[in-house]
Amino acid sequence: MDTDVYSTEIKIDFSTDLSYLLRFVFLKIFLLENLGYNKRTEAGRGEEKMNRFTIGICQLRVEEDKKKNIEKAERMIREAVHQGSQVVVLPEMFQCPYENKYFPLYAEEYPGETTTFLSRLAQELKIYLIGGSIPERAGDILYNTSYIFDGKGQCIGRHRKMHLFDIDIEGGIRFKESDTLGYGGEVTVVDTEYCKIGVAICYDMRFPELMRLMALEGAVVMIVPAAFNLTTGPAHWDILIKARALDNQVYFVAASPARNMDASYHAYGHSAIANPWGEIVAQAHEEEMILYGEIDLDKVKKIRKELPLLKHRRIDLYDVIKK
Ligand SMILES: NC(=O)CCC(=O)C(=O)O
Repeated sequence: MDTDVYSTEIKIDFSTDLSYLLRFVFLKIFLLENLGYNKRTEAGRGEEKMNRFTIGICQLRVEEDKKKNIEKAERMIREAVHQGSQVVVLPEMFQCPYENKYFPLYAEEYPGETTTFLSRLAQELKIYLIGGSIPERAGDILYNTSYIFDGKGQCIGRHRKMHLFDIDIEGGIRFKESDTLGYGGEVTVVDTEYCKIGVAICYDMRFPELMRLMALEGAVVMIVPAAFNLTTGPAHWDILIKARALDNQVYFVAASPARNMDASYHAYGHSAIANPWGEIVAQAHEEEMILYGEIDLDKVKKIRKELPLLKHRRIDLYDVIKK
C-alpha cells in the first residue's frame, strides 16, 4: 500500500516536473528570441550577440574625381562587409578633396547622387553606414555633412559639422572652412540595434562639451569622420581620441582619409579606435586600407560600473547643457 502510494506520488511528481521543465524551456526560448539575445543581426551573418559588433573604417585616398572616389568607396565598403563588418565608416569629405575651392563644385542637395548611393549600398549589404561627410547644399548654404543609413537604406541621422576649422598656425597649416561652409547646430545621436551612436565631424572632436552632450544623450560609441593634417595630426590626434574615449567611457572611432601628397591638404591618416579605458585598440598608418575593430558593449558597462565617472559628476555645482 505504502509502496503504491509512494510510486503513484513519484509518477505524478515526475510528469509535473516534466511539464514544468518543458514550459520553462519554451519560456526561455521565447524570451531569448524576443529580448534580442542570440538574435540574428540585420545582415543575417549568423548567430551573433547584440552586444558585440565589428566596425570597418575605410581609410580611402581621396582624389580630384568624385566618380572615382564613390566607386572606390563602394569597393572598400563591400570588402569591409565581406570581412564581417556590421558598421562601416567613411572619412570626412570622402568624395571631395578637402579644399574650399572644391566644396561648391562637389556639393549635393539631399537626396543626391552620393546619398542615394550610400542608401542603396547600406540596404543591399544590410549594414549601418556612417557615410563620412560630403559638402551638402541647402539653399544658399553649404554644410560639411555626415549622413547615416541603416540596413533598410533609411537615413537615420544627419550631422552638420558644428565647429568649423578656422585656424592659422605659424609655420604650419592655415585653413578657413567658414569661407565656404555654414555652421551646423544639432547634436547627433542615432539609435541602432546595438546601441546609441554619437556622430560628429573632425574639428568637433576637440570640443569636450559636444562629446559630453552625446554621452548624456546615451551614446556609448562615438564615430567621427575626420581629416587631421601633418601639423595637428602628429601633435594631437591620438591624444584627443584617447581623451574623448576616456572622459565619456565610450568607444571612440575616428576615420581619416589616406594621405595624398598630390593634394593641397595632406591628411594625417592614422584612423583609430579607442576603447572606454582610453586604449587605442586598432590603428592605421597613412596609406589606403580598411581598419577593423571589435566593439564590446559589455566592456562599456563594466568600466562605467567600476569607475562611475558619469554618475560622479557634480551636477548640483555645474552642468553641460544644450541651448
Ligand atoms: N577637417 C578638420 O576639421 C581638421 C581638424 C584638425 O586638423 C584639427 O587639428 O582639429
